[in-house]
Amino acid sequence: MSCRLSVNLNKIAVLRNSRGGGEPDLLRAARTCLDAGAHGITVHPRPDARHTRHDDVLALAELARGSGVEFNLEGNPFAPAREGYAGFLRLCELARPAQATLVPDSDAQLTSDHGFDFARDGQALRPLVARLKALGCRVSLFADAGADVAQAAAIGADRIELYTGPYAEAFAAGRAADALPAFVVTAQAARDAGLAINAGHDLSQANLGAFLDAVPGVEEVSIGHALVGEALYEGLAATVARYLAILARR
Ligand SMILES: CC(=O)[C@@H](O)[C@H](O)COP(=O)(O)O
Ligand SMILES: NCC(=O)COP(=O)(O)O
Repeated sequence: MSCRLSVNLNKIAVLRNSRGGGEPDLLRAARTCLDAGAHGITVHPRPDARHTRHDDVLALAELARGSGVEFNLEGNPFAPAREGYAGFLRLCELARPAQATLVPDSDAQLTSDHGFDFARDGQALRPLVARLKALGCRVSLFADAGADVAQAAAIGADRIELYTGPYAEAFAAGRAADALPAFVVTAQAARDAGLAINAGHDLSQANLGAFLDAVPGVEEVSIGHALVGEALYEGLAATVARYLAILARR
């Protein structure tokens, strides 16, 4: 089975939120991705609601369920609830995502930038993983290359998501070969521990192929930032042409 693509729609929500209205429409964007063949939809709502919000999560979960595709909800299970953010576990109870991906990011972070320290966080994660599994969610834990992923299996996770930010950075600097061995070793350790493997963060058309060639057996990649940026480039010419056609008819 080849690797599946889950499209992260956070950046569509950022664009929408910048004007305060409903455009671009998140559900339309989700449908467009699914019509194009994407295997699933990912969002990573933050407690400060700068990306997708509570109602978006519920609407996208419904759309994914109705379309028979995976909805992957990402978040920090330790971040407290606040006005506008019910908390990750509560959101999962309400949205029932097919996959819950736990990420140890703090509010102050621009974006996710590391995986769990399983030796430190394992005991606290264990009951949360069990609760999510009782809800029917597959549970994936965000992990750095080099993490002790056997401990992720020991606390009940189904998968790890390899944090690929450092690979993307190395690739851009022409040093992919330096970064990849740690991912290969960690992926093998995950498989040995009975875990399936997802990967994500800063993957792009430029760096994805080389990653998957080097790290066999990745089941799913979730991609948002680069994909949305690339969609702008690849859609701009056609869109400008449509505006010009409107002008030309007047
Ligand atoms: C876990 C992960 O890597 C993604 O959820 C990422 O955080 C999304 O990127 P943004 O924070 O830029 O939306
Ligand atoms: N889990 C990673 C993800 O959902 C998307 O990350 P990015 O492509 O926006 O960096």
